[in-house]
Amino acid sequence: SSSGQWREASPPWAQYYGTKMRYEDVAGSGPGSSRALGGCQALQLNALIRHGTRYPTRKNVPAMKRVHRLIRERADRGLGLVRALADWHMWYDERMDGHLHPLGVTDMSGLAERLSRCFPEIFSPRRDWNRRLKFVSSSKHRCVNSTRAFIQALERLLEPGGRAQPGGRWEVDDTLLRFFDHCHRYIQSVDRNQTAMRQVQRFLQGPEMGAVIANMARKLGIGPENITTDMVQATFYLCTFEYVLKDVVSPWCDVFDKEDVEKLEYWGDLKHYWKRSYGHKINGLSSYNLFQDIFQHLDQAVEESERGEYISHTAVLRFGHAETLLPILTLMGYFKDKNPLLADNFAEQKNRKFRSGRISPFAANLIFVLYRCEKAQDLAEKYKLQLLLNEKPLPFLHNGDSVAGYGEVKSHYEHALEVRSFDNVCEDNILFIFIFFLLLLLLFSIYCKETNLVLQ
Ligand SMILES: O=P(O)(O)O[C@H]1[C@H](OP(=O)(O)O)[C@@H](OP(=O)(O)O)[C@H](O)[C@@H](O)[C@H]1OP(=O)(O)O
Repeated sequence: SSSGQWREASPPWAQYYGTKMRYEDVAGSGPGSSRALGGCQALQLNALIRHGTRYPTRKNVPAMKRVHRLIRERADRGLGLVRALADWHMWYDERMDGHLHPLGVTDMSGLAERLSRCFPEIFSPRRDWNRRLKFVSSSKHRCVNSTRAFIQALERLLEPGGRAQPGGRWEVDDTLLRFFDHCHRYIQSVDRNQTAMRQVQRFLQGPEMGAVIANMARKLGIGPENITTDMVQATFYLCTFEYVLKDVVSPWCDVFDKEDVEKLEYWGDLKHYWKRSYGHKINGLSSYNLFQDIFQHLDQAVEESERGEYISHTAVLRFGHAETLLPILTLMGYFKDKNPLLADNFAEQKNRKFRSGRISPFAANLIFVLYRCEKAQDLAEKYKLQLLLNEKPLPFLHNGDSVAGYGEVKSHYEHALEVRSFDNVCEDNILFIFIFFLLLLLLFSIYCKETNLVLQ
């Protein structure tokens, strides 16, 4: 609802809106971060948070306007649905450009409130919370504004008198939170490689999308040859955003039946699978820098705790995108299906693990909670890690529990934590070879100079 309170019922298609799903439709009514460990003290909250609810991106609005114009041109057909859509007021504008919506501010405030209530030791003593909490954001306005909203919520919660340094402090770091823009090998082999998304393109030309277009054409009284997949996507985004931003089940949703929206959800999952997840190995590997940053901060807290020192950062809160979160979960091995998502196996993938909307709705969050347990018998048991996804326990893959010994988790992810194994992950081989030969030439010239050799 517009107050951002947890919604009771949601419209029939709400579970198919993919990464444009509202947080509460995934996290359930009133998620409450669940602590796992009584008798242990939370030392650090180490989080990766997707920005809150946003407007459509600049890329989506023109197609929305095109499909609305096409329908208005046929409004005289008098068909009930066509008339309702023609009379609907187009209020979306390119200038919205994916900016954070006021509901996204509510998403961030709610998350800040629930986390500070569930982990009071992390956010107190209140006197210096804004020094002990580290905030890092992607440079995108929706992430910066999500960071601001989260900090302002903490100011209201922790400094009711408004005594904290207004606005808090945060840093922008795109090499961490938009690593895909800085990983040369990813850019070359996926982002700029048309063939990398060929399964998506095949799906759009396949029987499932053909059936969606035929049904849409029948309902709108438009020849299927006049309906492009961009228009189908735009119509589905209109249905989605009218619900997500205005809590309205608009006539745009009547264009589709359940079978249609299941296929449209699969289309979105195919895109994320091949662009951000298991489709290409580099998708997960490209997030290694961020994964190592998470564990460097956890290591620092353990070392400071062992030395009896003050924990420098009791919380590290990073604000990124769905395309920041999905690769990290891929690198960790989560939501991997037995068979890849392909253009021609929609039917067998109906119960797939990889449903991007249930993993990364707006305001999605992956949180590593580090605990110190005094009663532990040995060091291996003294520090424990709990994993939360969207405030619900996410079992570790190596033991099936949502809590594990810190050292045990590190050794399970040793392959992803050893810096050396990731050197040049993102550098292109060509670049590497070029640098190698430059160095060789330099060494050879030094050798020649040292031995007074004159190159003939
Ligand atoms: O299809 P759109 O333009 O909405 O795709 C967006 C991404 O939105 P998503 O598909 O993840 O819902 C957007 O991710 P977000 O987490 O920032 O919302 C991404 O930043 C934007 O570039 C578009 O992704 P694409 O891969 O360029 O389609």
